[in-house]
Amino acid sequence: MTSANTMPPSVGTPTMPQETAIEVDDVRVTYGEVQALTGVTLQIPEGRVTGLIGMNGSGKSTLYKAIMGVVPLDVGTVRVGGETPARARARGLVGYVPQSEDIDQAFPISVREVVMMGRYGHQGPLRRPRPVDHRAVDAALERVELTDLADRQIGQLSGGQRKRAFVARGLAQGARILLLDEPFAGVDKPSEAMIVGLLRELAAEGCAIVVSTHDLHALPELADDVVLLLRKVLFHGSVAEALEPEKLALAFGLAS
Ligand SMILES: Nc1ncnc2c1ncn2[C@@H]1O[C@H](COP(=O)(O)OP(=O)(O)OP(=O)(O)O)[C@@H](O)[C@H]1O
Repeated sequence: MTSANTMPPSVGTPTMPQETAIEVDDVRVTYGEVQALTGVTLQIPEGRVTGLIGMNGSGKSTLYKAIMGVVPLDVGTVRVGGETPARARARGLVGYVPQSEDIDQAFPISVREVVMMGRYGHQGPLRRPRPVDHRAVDAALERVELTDLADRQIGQLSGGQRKRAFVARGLAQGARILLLDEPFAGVDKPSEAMIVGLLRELAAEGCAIVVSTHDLHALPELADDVVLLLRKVLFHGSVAEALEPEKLALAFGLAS
């Protein structure tokens, strides 16, 4: 078992030292009898895309919930941008792009309204959008190339377009840390390429991007680093090393 916390720079990424965006220290989370995470210690840097890989039930969603501060920790601490998760969320530092199954597609809300949700933290209690909020929403829609579909109901988009809408919500929010849960599941190839390109751009602008995915083929183009998770961190390091058969066998429970 290897744990490499030294992260080699990959081609095209800056080599200057990066700040830690997310710091997870010795975290354990249990649901009744189920130990979802145990002894998880991890530093996620700014300016890089980190792939989060693990089999079903390995704790990926739970790790996101711990980073968002929406699941109680048995032990351990999480810091997000140097803040507690709750404070980081309140400040809009962290944006979450949910799995498709977690999105109620029948909910009557337009693409523009989904993206405007990212501005709630910037608005007063009446949530009345100001010109600055509309500008942020327009810019985010343009960046994910959904301007033409802004008034469509979210349920009337393709899987890939829906993902892009939620990425735009994070952009409108001004999040510097983005957590994406299976962004390529049920997504057409052009949308996947667009999302990969956008995430690479955001990382180059200094954002910390974490992407959970089953799509190992996407990793070389997408990620700078990979975390292999199976209730604990099995490996954190380069994409090439993470894709070595013996490492994947450990992560997917195939090792004897
Ligand atoms: N609310 C809950 N109550 C009880 N057990 C839970 C709960 N949420 C998750 N679990 C269990 O915790 C473990 C980790 O689940 P988690 O959803 O974090 O995994 P995951 O890696 O995101 O899985 P997937 O890839 O299937 O989404 C699993 O055994 C799961 O069954």
